[in-house]
Amino acid sequence: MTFHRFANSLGTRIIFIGICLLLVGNVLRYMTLSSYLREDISAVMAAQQLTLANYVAREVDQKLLERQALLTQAAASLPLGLLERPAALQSWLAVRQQYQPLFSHGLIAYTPDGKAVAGSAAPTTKPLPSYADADLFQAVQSGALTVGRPIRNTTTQEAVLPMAIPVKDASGKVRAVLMGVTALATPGFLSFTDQDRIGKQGGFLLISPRDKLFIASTVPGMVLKPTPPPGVNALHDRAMQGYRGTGTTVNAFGVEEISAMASVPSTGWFVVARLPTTEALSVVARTKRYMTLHGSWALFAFVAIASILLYYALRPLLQAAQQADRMTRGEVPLEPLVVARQDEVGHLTEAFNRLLVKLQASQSEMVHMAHHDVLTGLPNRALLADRLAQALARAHRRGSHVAFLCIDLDHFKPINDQLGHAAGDQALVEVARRLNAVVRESDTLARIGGDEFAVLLADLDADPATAEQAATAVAAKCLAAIAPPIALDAQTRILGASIGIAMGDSTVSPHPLQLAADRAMYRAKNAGGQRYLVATSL
Ligand SMILES: Nc1nc2c(ncn2[C@@H]2O[C@H](COP(=O)(O)OP(=O)(O)OP(=O)(O)O)[C@@H](O)[C@H]2O)c(=O)[nH]1
Repeated sequence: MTFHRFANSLGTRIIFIGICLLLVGNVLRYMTLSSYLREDISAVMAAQQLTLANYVAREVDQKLLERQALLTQAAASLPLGLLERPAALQSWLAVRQQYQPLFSHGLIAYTPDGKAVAGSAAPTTKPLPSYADADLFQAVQSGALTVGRPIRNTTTQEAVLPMAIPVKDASGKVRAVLMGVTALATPGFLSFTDQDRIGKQGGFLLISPRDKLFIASTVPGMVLKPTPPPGVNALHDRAMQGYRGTGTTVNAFGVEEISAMASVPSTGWFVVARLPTTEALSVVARTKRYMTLHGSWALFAFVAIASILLYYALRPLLQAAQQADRMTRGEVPLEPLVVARQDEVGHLTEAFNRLLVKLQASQSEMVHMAHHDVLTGLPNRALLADRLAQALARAHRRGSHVAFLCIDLDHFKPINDQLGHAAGDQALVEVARRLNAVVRESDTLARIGGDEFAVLLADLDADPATAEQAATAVAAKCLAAIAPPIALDAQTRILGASIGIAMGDSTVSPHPLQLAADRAMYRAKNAGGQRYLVATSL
């Protein structure tokens, strides 16, 4: 099969249309499903992030609240007299710290103006580390427990969180400030480790909007780093202004993340749970890869199955087309095609077969018309010539004789002229019928002109005299057959005939034989008609 035929084949087109439909379907399904999946899974992951953020925020709040409670309780029970006795105060503080060691850097008592008096962890002889910060002391002066800004211990560089509460006397005057300091990295306090990661690259942030500080992070380098200035990250800016919920943003490293923000009520801080979108939506990517692979296999399977099915479905059509091709090239005879199945191809093949029958019928009709006279149905001049050639060939082989009788009607023209052509035709048909009754089946009676007939007598005796006798006998019969009146509608007419007989043997050719018979016929006509004459020479 050439490429051109392959490209134009019905099977190729059907498969091509199928591939296009499958591809369009797959692409649409891929796009729709991807979009829905991305939307849905983003929502699910955002909700999950928010749950995590809320959980962690509650935990952070819990830890802060228990320290605040401890500090409040210590301030309330601190004997004011101890403020004048640092050693005793230190012991008192140490006992509290010993029983409830929530403040890893200890409890420290300050004068209202920020001068350290005694601390639970440090001996009174050594200078106490100062966590006093003007803002914190100013806030405490107003009389409330205040969580300070996380700072670094000047000696150890550890990140610590101070919280302070005023110690008041009965009149409500602030007599001292009691401060509890906890290292952020204290196990179980405000630090996130690798184990707190969300997935592989996600994690948590603890942010103080008041201090514009990252207090804790799963990325260690971010602890106590300032938050980005406004305008850098829109979602971060919203969170700093109080937005709590979920959103998608691009972080400082250019990575798109799904983030969720939850408040720590006791401090105004908030927790951020974040997860890179690529990781959160990895199931979408996996589904897309699966759909692509699945779609490719489906396409491959379709082409394979469709090719096989189409081959079997169209095979009868192909075979019928090939058979018809061979018929038109004349390689095989015209014969009906095999009807394999009663489907569309079967219907087409049956219609083709019916067409073939009609073609054969009209072909044989044309062949008949080419060899017969339309009016009388007798063989015409062409068929007579063919039969004459065959008869002479047989005469040549067998040594037999042939007789050619040329019969021309006498006085036929007046019938036409007086009674019309239809009557003439009627007379000619009647003459043909009568002559036909006279000659044998093996002989040939032909109409070779208007009112001219011929009789070919083949396979006559080898003896010339016997053969001629047979020919003259037939001629006499013909005259006798034509002679009776012919009824033509209203009238009857009598016709005669002039017959010229030419005898041939193995040596004679068709043309001279016919000419001789013709000449003999004219001689008979000139002699008055209604007779036969035998040609003497060829
Ligand atoms: N009706 C009819 N007439 C035909 C047909 N073919 C030829 N003729 C007519 O037959 C006549 C033949 O002419 P002729 O042979 O001279 O007529 P004829 O009267 O027989 O003359 P002779 O042969 O001399 O006796 C002409 O008038 C033709 O027109 C035909 O098929 N039908």
